Amino acid sequence: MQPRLTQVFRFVRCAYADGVAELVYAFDQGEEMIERIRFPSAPALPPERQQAFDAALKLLHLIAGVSYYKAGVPPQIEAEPLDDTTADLLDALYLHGLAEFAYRNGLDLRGRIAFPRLARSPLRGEGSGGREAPVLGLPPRTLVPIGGGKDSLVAAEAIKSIGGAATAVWVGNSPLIAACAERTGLPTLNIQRELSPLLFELNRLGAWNGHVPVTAVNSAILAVAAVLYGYDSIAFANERSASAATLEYEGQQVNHQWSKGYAFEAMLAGWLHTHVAADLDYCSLLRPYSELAVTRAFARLTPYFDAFSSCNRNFRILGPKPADRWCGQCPKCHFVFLALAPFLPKPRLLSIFGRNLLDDETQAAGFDALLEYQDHKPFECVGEGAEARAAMFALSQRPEWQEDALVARFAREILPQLDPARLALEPWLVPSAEHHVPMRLRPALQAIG
Ligand SMILES: CC(=O)N[C@H]1[C@@H](OP(=O)(O)OP(=O)(O)OC[C@H]2O[C@@H](n3ccc(=O)[nH]c3=O)[C@H](O)[C@@H]2O)O[C@H](CO)[C@@H](O)[C@@H]1O[C@H](C)C(=O)N[C@@H](C)C(=O)N[C@@H](CCC(=O)O)C(=O)O
Ligand SMILES: Nc1ncnc2c1ncn2[C@@H]1O[C@H](COP(=O)(O)OP(=O)(O)OP(=O)(O)O)[C@@H](O)[C@H]1O
Repeated sequence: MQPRLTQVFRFVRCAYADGVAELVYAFDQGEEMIERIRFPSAPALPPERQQAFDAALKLLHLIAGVSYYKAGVPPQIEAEPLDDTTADLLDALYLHGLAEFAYRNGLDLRGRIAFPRLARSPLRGEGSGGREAPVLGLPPRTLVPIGGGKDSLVAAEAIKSIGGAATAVWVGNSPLIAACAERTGLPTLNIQRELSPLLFELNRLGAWNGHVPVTAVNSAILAVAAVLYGYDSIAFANERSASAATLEYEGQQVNHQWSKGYAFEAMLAGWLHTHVAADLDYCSLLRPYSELAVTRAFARLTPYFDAFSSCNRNFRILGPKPADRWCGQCPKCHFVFLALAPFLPKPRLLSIFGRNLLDDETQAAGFDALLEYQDHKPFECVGEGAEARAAMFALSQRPEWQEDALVARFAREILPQLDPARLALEPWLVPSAEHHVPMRLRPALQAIG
């Protein structure tokens, strides 16, 4: 089958039994693509949580479909009709979460993505789905997703600092993430995710391919887990900077990190309250903080220095992984090196990376993109151009860094073109007030800022 020529993407069915969720999709009348999510040692579901579980599972089916839909982007989506709130969430996720995919493939998805909606009744308004879901009495404990990098470890330590009951949870089988989760000292939960092998076959046959909003998929998996195992909160570690677009193209913002951003967080948090449980909170504990505020907090967490990595090449399902924890070549390695540098003694930083990326002229283009100098911000989870410039400026003022090739080049070639009033580090360290952190977890914010 040539997925690019298909007409309909179908949400065929989803089911759950014995700790395994099966999510089934198809193009036209083609072969079924089945994704499986395995929840280890799954307890029997208390009957009073069944409805909430079914709603969360249905959302997972709809959200995880994005990996398969993108292979063909056919003109029609076939699914059970959705209330407006759910359809709005899905339309936004597929449009903005696939914006990078569309941009890089020269596609325009505006006007193409339309999830089917329930007919509206003007009298009862059942198309809106706006009622509050019941309170389930979920136990006061938090799922803390771990991604192997610095951000989630800052969040985990913040929750530990207030003695909050929490479990370090991760999706997939990365040994690096497992090692970080173990090191938190929290109880751990590892959920397995198997994409349909047919997707990889379609990729080989020339399907459309590109970035997907994977944080939304992980979030939906954890919403199911929260209801199944009994947790009243899911605390991601998505920083404020994640809401900033990577670039703007023909009037549309393209943000590599869209499902890590505040707009998605607000939509999903609200949806869970209205459709799953009024006492299930979804938030990001790092939302008030810039990347630089997070790296400053992480610089205090020395026990993780020999275990963590932000280099996404470690987290491929299929492709080759780097020999070292840090490939030293990708935008994540560049950014994390630069953003940690103002807050760590230089020898400490070099021992984490095993090399000095800022004294390597061959890496100039990579750092230029971070600074948004003659290029746009890379399609990766990196901070804003202005905060990268603030970090580089801080280094250019420090004797131990200013001789290094790329810091000296910055001072010589780029700095004279910048507004000196906008280069201070300190404003980036001030938390903003915008977040969804529930009252019970708010004291944890003190440990970060
Ligand atoms: C690890 C990684 O960065 N992978 C991206 C890469 O994939 P690649 O082809 O090199 O290898 P695999 O990861 O093994 O994937 C194989 C194919 O599988 C499909 N696929 C994978 C996961 C999934 O959830 N859905 C899928 O459809 C896809 O066809 C793969 O080719 O390049 C891909 C194409 O650009 C990216 O889609 C892969 O990204 C992963 C989904 C991934 O986990 N990426 C995170 C590290 C990531 O980008 N996180 C963002 C969060 C952004 C958000 O809004 O959620 C971030 O940290 O900024
Ligand atoms: N495999 C995974 N399972 C569960 N949650 C994940 C997984 N990968 C990433 N996440 C979560 O998604 C969010 C964004 O991931 P991100 O990669 O930015 O964080 P990180 O790995 O903690 O830090 P870094 O920015 O240094 O890579 C974090 O809350 C992270 O815990």
